[in-house]
Amino acid sequence: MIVAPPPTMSEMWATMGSTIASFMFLWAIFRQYCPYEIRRYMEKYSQRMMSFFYPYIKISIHEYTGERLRRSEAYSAVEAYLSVNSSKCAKRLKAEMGRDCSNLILSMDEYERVTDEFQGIRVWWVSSKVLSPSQSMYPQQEKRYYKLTFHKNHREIITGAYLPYVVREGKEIRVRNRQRKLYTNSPGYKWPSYKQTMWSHIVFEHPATFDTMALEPEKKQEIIEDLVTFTKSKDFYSRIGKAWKRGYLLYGPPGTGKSTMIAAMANLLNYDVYDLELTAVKDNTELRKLLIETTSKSIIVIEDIDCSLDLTGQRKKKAADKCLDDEKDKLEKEIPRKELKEEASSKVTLSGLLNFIDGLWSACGGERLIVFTTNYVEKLDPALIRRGRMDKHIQLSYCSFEAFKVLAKNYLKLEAHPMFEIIGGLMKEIKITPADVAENLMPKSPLDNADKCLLNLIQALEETKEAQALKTDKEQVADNETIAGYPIKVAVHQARENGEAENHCELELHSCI
Ligand SMILES: Nc1ncnc2c1ncn2[C@@H]1O[C@H](COP(=O)(O)OP(=O)(O)OP(=O)(O)O)[C@@H](O)[C@H]1O
Ligand SMILES: [Mg+2]
Repeated sequence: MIVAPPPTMSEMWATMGSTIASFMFLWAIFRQYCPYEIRRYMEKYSQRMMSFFYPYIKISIHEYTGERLRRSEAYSAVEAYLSVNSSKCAKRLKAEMGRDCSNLILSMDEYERVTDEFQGIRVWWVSSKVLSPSQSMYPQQEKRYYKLTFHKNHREIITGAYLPYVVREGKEIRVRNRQRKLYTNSPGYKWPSYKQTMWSHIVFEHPATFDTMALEPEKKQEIIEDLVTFTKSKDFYSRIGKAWKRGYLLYGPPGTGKSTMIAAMANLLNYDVYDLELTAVKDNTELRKLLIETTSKSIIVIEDIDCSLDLTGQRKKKAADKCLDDEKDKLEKEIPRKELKEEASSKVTLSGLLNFIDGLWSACGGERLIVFTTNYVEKLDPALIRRGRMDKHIQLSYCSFEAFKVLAKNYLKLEAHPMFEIIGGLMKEIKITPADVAENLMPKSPLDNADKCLLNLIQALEETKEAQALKTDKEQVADNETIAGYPIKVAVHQARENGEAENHCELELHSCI
């Protein structure tokens, strides 16, 4: 009897290949000619059959959900969690600059697969992406996602304990590793479906802290406590039914440390900063989109809110108030540095801004501070700064002796000096901003020592004192008063002649009468 020899390896491969090819051919014909209903029915049941024999469960976590409004927090957390694991075992990695630009953070590259173990259970993570169908105007978008695979016997443990653990750990790793960012809204921006975000950013590296801020110690402590209490009040805010956000209004003359304080706040709380340029925002809809794209643990800043848009009088303005407008124009001319910007392109309204601060959308994200700064608090619409919107009003004022001591310690490493007494005496009489004090304490040449810098400051204070004595202070006492329906302005002029102060009261009738 002739026994057929066993098939060789190459014969086996050829047989398998031709079987698969025939199966694929039949499947293609089936898909082509089989009616859609029958095909759907069969596909549905073949899926069920497969899942009956296939013992694994898959969970996908997509980068963007819904209408791509914001990046999924779960995705970011998984990404951070896997960065630790994948840096040990994945073969293709992505590298990104980490905190303080001192190290590289590695994470798994696309289509890479890593395994993880939790309570003795093995799971697999794959990073992947699909291309969304292209829309006429915009290029195709990549939709990234992570897929977790595990055995169905461990469903309870994985969904109940492992996934929450991954998210918790991932969030902590993100806070540890992340570089804080300073965002700005760039003008001329189109829509998020074209570009992924409406904000551009750089690394936030401002060195200001509350230790270096020249401020009375009690005031400083009060602000720090307020901020720290806010960060720990998540449960409190949800209990009282309020969005977890807080508004700060920083006001005071130029050079008193408003911008510096924002940097100190961000450094204290480890928050990102979103510097919102209102004049570059097209309309209220765009303002809302910008808000949605901000992340939690951040400070949204609108600097010089009185100059950003003409929001000051929108609620009160009436056609008949032309005279008051003229007066306002005159006032604005007196303030050359803070001229109102031309707002032809921005259609953001006061009500849009009010909604931005505490409308329904403002609650998304949570744990955010909104900070306004202004030099002219009295020019703002009261609705904009009422408590609830701007919860804490902080006045930053001229340099006190206590504040000077902080600057002397920072700039000259001095805690006490015989010249301090003279400076303290002068500061009681003279208004000088911390910015001016800081400038005088700055050594101007390598030979300048602490004594020279203090002498510079005393000289500057003396000069200011003389200038203030000579100057005629024009102090506006009341505005928008009327006589018989006509607007007038009451002013007191204080003149110093031969060291004697004299007060003159003056009524000004408007030119349009
Ligand atoms: N309170 C302060 N503590 C420490 N430094 C200060 C303080 N105020 C001002 N300075 C110094 O003065 C400079 C200007 O301050 P800053 O920009 O914070 O003032 P501002 O109040 O924001 O002024 P503006 O109203 O013109 O925007 C800062 O670089 C900082 O060095
Ligand atoms: Mg400023």
